[in-house]
Amino acid sequence: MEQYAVEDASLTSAREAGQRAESSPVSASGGAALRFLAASIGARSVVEVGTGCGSSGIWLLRGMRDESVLTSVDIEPEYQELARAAYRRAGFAAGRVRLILGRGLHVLPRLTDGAYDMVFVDAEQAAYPAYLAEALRLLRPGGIVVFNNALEAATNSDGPLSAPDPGTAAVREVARLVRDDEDLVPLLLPIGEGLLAAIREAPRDGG
Ligand SMILES: C[S@@+](CC[C@H](N)C(=O)[O-])C[C@H]1O[C@@H](n2cnc3c(N)ncnc32)[C@H](O)[C@@H]1O
Repeated sequence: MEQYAVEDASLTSAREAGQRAESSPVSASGGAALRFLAASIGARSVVEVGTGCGSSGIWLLRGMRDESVLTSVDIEPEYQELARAAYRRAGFAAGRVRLILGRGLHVLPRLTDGAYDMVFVDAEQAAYPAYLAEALRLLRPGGIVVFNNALEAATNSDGPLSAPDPGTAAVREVARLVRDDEDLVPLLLPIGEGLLAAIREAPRDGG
């Protein structure tokens, strides 16, 4: 599957920078899925938690409309500087990305309700349920929330945890919340480390 999603030179360079910095860049297949999802809804406004060195951001921007803006949050200024360089190398004007330094759960509450088409969470797994609540507030009806690194926890959600692991427990919890919420259309994509996605449904007309 990795061979099918092709990286060009800018993506390879961003991923290699991320691997050197140990920021766990998204895989090519995971990135291609993010691009697909952003393109499928004509995304103009996307929030990302976990900028890293820019890999997922490039994939998202390639799926988003022209003139759209990616807002990306990370706690590491060095990573964000590498990401800024990666976006530039990939041909995106500086105005296409708003980089915010800080913890996602401190930054997201300051963003506008219902103003975003897509929220991608790729950081702080132990807080995934809190990020879901924030994402549902930020998304417009028809918008998509996506959590990375969900595969193992979401597919093994009933078994015992082998060790106390708040990250795995939280991913299981968010997988359950997404599946049980009648206002969400859930999907677990077994791609890369696993993408747990959900569409926030538009309210239906009565009847
Ligand atoms: C898996 S990496 C993100 C990789 C990135 N999406 C990519 O494809 O290159 C996780 C990132 O989250 C950042 N991070 C960790 N805790 C965070 C938090 N509470 N809020 C925002 N970013 C955080 C780390 O500094 C790291 O860059």
